[in-house]
Amino acid sequence: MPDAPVTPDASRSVQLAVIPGDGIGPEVTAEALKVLEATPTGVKFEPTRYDLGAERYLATGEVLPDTVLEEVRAHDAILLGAVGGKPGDPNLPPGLLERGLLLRLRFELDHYVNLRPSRIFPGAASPLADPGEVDFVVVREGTEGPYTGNGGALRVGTPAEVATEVSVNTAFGVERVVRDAFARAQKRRRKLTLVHKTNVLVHAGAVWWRLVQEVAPEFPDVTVDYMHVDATMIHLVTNPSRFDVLVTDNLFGDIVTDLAAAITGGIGLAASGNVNPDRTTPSMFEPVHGSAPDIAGQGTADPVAAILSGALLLEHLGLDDAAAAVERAVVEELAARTPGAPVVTAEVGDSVAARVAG
Ligand SMILES: NC(=O)c1ccc[n+]([C@@H]2O[C@H](COP(=O)([O-])OP(=O)(O)OC[C@H]3O[C@@H](n4cnc5c(N)ncnc54)[C@H](O)[C@@H]3O)[C@@H](O)[C@H]2O)c1
Ligand SMILES: CC(C)[C@H](C(=O)O)[C@@H](O)C(=O)O
Ligand SMILES: [Mg+2]
Repeated sequence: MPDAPVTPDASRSVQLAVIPGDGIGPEVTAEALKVLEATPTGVKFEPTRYDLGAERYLATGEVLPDTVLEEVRAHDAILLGAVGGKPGDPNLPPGLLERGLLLRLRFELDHYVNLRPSRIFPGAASPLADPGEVDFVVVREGTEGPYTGNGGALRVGTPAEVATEVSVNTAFGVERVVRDAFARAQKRRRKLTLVHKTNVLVHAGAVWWRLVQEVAPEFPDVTVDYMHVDATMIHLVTNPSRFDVLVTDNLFGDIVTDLAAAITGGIGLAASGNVNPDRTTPSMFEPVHGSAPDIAGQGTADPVAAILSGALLLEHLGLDDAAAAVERAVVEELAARTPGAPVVTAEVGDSVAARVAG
């Protein structure tokens, strides 16, 4: 179900765990924090910075110590930049930070709704000639699918090598995310599209298909649609305005949302929330993009994705007016951009912070 309502308590401070991470992560997180701190919210943000990521691993061998996980768990919310090195970096075993840090946080904190909204903001440059009104949300399952690490390799390095990566789809896990997606659709344009590959992945597909049919009667005003994931790639490019809420598994959701970002103005604008709608743990907000080693250190990363992730964080905390104010400030900022002009990370943060502060 969508997040349980919360009432902001003006006398309370919000304990924020901040994990800037690697590459452009610290650059964009600094701007997101700047904007959060400038936004009139009625609550006080108390950030605690955690130096997790490649640097810490290379210096200490630590990825996410249990004690740090427990400290992070004690916060109200988490703001994350990005983790991971340059693909192929010999000093970082593949997946070490992605699995051991990012996915461990998502799994341990039961972030079963990976929420990824996509909108073409006025002024944002879509590569599509005539995209129409685009405003949809991908509800990506966040704790299962092929991401669980269920698999292995036999006879590694030989011509007879066999590697498996098994997709895990439990009725419990699928039903809860499907119900959440229906409830979000009900509050929006009341259209839900299940995205899968039921024509080939017949076992996983069957459980997703069945549970969507089973949950649908609870939301009689929501129209249900189904689309194979490959065809979804076509429709996202040719007619993205047809979508309202898409619900899909962990891996399809990862891929769909990078394309969604590309068609709505670029990966530098795409925000996400790893949400525990039951509020038993802190939810974690981060841009969809990664650590972008190709542009790290140049001060040219677009911080808008991180800033909008901050807006999702505010909304999750029940600070809806503040979230809307950040979004408005970003819309103004994007409208004022000169198409093709280079982005200066800190200038964007300063400008959005100034707009939001009024
Ligand atoms: N949430 C995360 O922490 C996360 C997400 C994706 C990838 N990663 C990791 O990041 C590393 C790099 O991955 P990748 O190159 O596949 O994906 P990426 O998202 O880091 O970069 C893809 C492309 O988008 C550009 N880009 C990304 N963010 C941008 C921004 N804010 N402004 C302007 N351009 C931006 C990059 O320069 C690059 O050309 C890998 O180690 C990967 O595992 C982490
Ligand atoms: C880095 C990786 C584990 C992550 C994912 O696949 O979920 C990233 O691509 C994302 O989209 O957040
Ligand atoms: Mg991704």
